[in-house]
Amino acid sequence: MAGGKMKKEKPQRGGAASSNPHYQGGISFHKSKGQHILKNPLLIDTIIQKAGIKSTDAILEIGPGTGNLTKKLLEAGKSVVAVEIDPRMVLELQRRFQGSPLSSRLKGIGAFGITIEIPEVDDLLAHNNNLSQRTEARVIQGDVLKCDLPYFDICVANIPYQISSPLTFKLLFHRPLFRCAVIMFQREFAMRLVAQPGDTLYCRLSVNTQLMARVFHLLKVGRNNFRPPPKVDSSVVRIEPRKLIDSFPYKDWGGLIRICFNRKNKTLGSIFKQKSVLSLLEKNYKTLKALRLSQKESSGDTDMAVALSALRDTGEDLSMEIDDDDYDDEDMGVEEHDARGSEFKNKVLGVLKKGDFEDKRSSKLTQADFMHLLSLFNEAGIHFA
Ligand SMILES: C[S@@+](CC[C@H](N)C(=O)[O-])C[C@H]1O[C@@H](n2cnc3c(N)ncnc32)[C@H](O)[C@@H]1O
Repeated sequence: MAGGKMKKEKPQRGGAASSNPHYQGGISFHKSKGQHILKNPLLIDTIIQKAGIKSTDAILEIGPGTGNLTKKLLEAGKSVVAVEIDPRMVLELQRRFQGSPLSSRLKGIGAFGITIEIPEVDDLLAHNNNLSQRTEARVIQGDVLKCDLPYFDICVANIPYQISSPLTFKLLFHRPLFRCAVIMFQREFAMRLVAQPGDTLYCRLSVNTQLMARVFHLLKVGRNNFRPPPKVDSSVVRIEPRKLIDSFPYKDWGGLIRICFNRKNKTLGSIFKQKSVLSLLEKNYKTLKALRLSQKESSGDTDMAVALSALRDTGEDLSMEIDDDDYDDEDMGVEEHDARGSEFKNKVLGVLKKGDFEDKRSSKLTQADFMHLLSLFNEAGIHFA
């Protein structure tokens, strides 16, 4: 979770420190790492209850911080693997759980099992490079975006907001499939994840995430539940990943959705008349045609990870999507395709016409609409990747 503005301050002692929202137990919280600690025990209980954790569950927690959520996760599940980037927090977790009534269970994997392993400083690099081999580690010190995730049934986390998008897609690509992830996000990001056609926040992130998962908004969380309070509100979301379908053209889908949401409130007719779009599609079209002619047509995406990478790059959704109301066609760089390309342009517009998509806008289209549109383009030999 991120978004709160904090001034850099030196640690204080005594009463002053205990009332300072940027410190707790001698630890200063760093904005750069999105350190906003959950301080409301009732909220933590609600998250645990809504997560539907089973006593047999292996739980993944991302960013345990000082362990407020970790403690409840340990009580609810079979085991917890936590990934924490800040060595000070890892030490704090060790201190907290070794000194607690759970201490006898800290070294074993049991109902409350947690093993905290703190690598030697000069061993850190090797540790981070070999996380998958260090299966005994239960608190992994490292960047969750860079490490191999262990097996887990459920992920429950109050994350740093700045990694929301890459983390969401890392989880969606994670295999074997897990049951669900229950994650605290910045409210706006959460609303984008669950947005439906016609909602203001409906965007590429919504469409791509919902292709790969069922997503539910669980809980609104006010900023005063955190220490220090961030500048934005939060929401807890439940993500249930779907099985990937081998035959689905994920790469093509990613390309189509990227183009459609470049200006989501413009008509598709207007978007697909853009010179840059037509040039890209024509290039793909000619390349594929040449490949077919030389009988070297690819038999499809054998590497699903490569195919899915077209969906992954949605990190800019919060900042880069353009509100069309402020733009006219000149701003969009709409230019008539030159004469050589007019035949291809007619082909593209013919596809839109066939599906009655010319006057439709991406902001109102459902997953099924996009799938229909993609199949019409593909039937015409037009591909997006
Ligand atoms: C919002 S705090 C949550 C702390 C705790 N889970 C809680 O709810 O009280 C986010 C935590 O994620 C850690 N963190 C930040 N970036 C990280 C990353 N890339 N990988 C792993 N942990 C990270 C921070 O150090 C911090 O402890």
